[in-house]
Amino acid sequence: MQIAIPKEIKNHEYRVALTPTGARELVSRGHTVNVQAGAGEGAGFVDAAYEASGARIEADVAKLWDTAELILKVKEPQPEEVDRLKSGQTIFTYLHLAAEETLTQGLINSGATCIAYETITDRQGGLPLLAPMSTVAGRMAIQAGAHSLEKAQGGSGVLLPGVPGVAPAKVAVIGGGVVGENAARMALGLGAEVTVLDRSISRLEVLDDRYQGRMKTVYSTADAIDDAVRESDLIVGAVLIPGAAAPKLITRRMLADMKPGSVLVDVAIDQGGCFETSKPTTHASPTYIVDEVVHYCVANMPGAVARTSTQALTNATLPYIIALADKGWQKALADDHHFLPGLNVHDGQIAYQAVADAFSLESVNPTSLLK
Ligand SMILES: NC(=O)C1=CN([C@@H]2O[C@H](COP(=O)(O)OP(=O)(O)OC[C@H]3O[C@@H](n4cnc5c(N)ncnc54)[C@H](O)[C@@H]3O)[C@@H](O)[C@H]2O)C=CC1
Ligand SMILES: CC(=O)C(=O)O
Ligand SMILES: [Mg+2]
Repeated sequence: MQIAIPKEIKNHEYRVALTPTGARELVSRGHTVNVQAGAGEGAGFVDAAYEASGARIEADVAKLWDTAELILKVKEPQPEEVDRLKSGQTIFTYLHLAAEETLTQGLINSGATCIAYETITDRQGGLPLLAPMSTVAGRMAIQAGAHSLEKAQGGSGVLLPGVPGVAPAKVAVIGGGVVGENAARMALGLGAEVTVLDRSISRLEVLDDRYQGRMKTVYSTADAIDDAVRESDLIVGAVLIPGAAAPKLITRRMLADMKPGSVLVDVAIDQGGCFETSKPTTHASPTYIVDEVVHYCVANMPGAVARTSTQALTNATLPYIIALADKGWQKALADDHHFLPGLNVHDGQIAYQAVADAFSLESVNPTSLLK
C-alpha cells in the first residue's frame, strides 16, 4: 500500500504520525512509506533516519497526497489538507469532529474514508489511541497551570506547593480519566492540595485506592463544581463523553465566584471545551483572561513535547496502521469490533452517531459499510 506521512501544519505542531521505527515495520511488510521532506524534524527524526528505515522522502506535497492510499496524520486535517483529500483514500488521525462542523462537512464532501484515533475503543472500556496523548496533556496541564498562576501571566501569584508556613494551592480536576489522573498525579507530586471530581464511582474508587486518600475524590454534581469554583486556585477541565461535544460545566456567571487570578486549563477544548468561556488557543498565544480568570485552552498540548509524544503515539497506533495497510480498511475494521468505532466518515456519510447528533445530521451504521 502507498502510505503518506505529511508534515503537520497546525500552529506549533511538531509531532509526526510515524517514527522511523514505525516506518521500518511497514516497509518490511512490503508497503511503500512516503514521508514529506522535513516531516519528522520537529520531533527530532531527520529525513536520513526515515531513509535508513526504507521509507522514501517526498518533497512535492501535492504528489505526496495525490498518490496516497493511506494518509497518516496527527492533527485534524487543516482546510488545505481537506482540499487535497479525495474519494478512495483513507485518512487515519485525530479528528474530534463533534467540535468542528466545517471540518465534518469538508470530510463528507471529500468522499474519503476518515478514521479517528480518539473513538477507537479497547476491551477495558478505554480509548487506547487517545490515552497516550491524554497522559502527556494531563501531565502538561499542571506545568501550564503553574506557569499561568504567575503574576506576569495574569495569575494570582500563588506557588502550587506553597512553602513552609504558607499553605499549598488548591487544584481541582474535573474528570478523573486519563488526563485527570495524570494531572492530579503531577499536582500531588508538586505538593498541591488536590481534589478530583468524576461522575463515575468506579473511577473515583480506582483513584482512591491508587493514591491511598492523598487526593480527595468527589462525585461530580453542580454543587460540587460550585465548591471547586469558589475554593480552587487552578481547575483542570478533563471530562470526556466519547465522540461528543464536551458539557459546559463552568459558566461565565460562575467566574465571578472564582478568586481573581485563578486559572482554568481546559484540556477538553479539542471536544469544544468544558468551560463556557473557553475558546481554542495556540502554543504561540496559549492564554487569555476573562473576568480576571486566566484561561489556557491549547488544543494540541502534546505538540509542544513532540519527541516524547511522537514516540508514544506511534507505539499505540502502529498495530492499527499495520492492520489497515495489510488488510485494507474494510477487513481491518470488520475483524476488530473495537477498531470499528474509529470510523467517523465514509464516502459522504457519517458513521459515528455522536458526531451526527452534534450537527443534527443523519448517520449510518458503520457495519453496513463493511463488505
Ligand atoms: N488539549 C489537548 O491537547 C488534548 C486534549 N485531550 C482531551 O482531554 C479530554 C479527556 O480525555 P481522557 O482523559 O482521555 O478521557 P477519559 O475518557 O479517560 O476520561 C474522561 C472522564 O470524564 C468523566 N466525566 C464525564 N462527564 C463528567 C462530568 N460531568 N463531571 C465529571 N467527570 C465527567 C468520565 O467519567 C471519565 O472518567 C478529551 O476531550 C480529550 O480529547 C486529550 C489529549 C490532548
Ligand atoms: C488528542 C489530541 O487532540 C492531541 O494529542 O492533539
Ligand atoms: Mg472573580
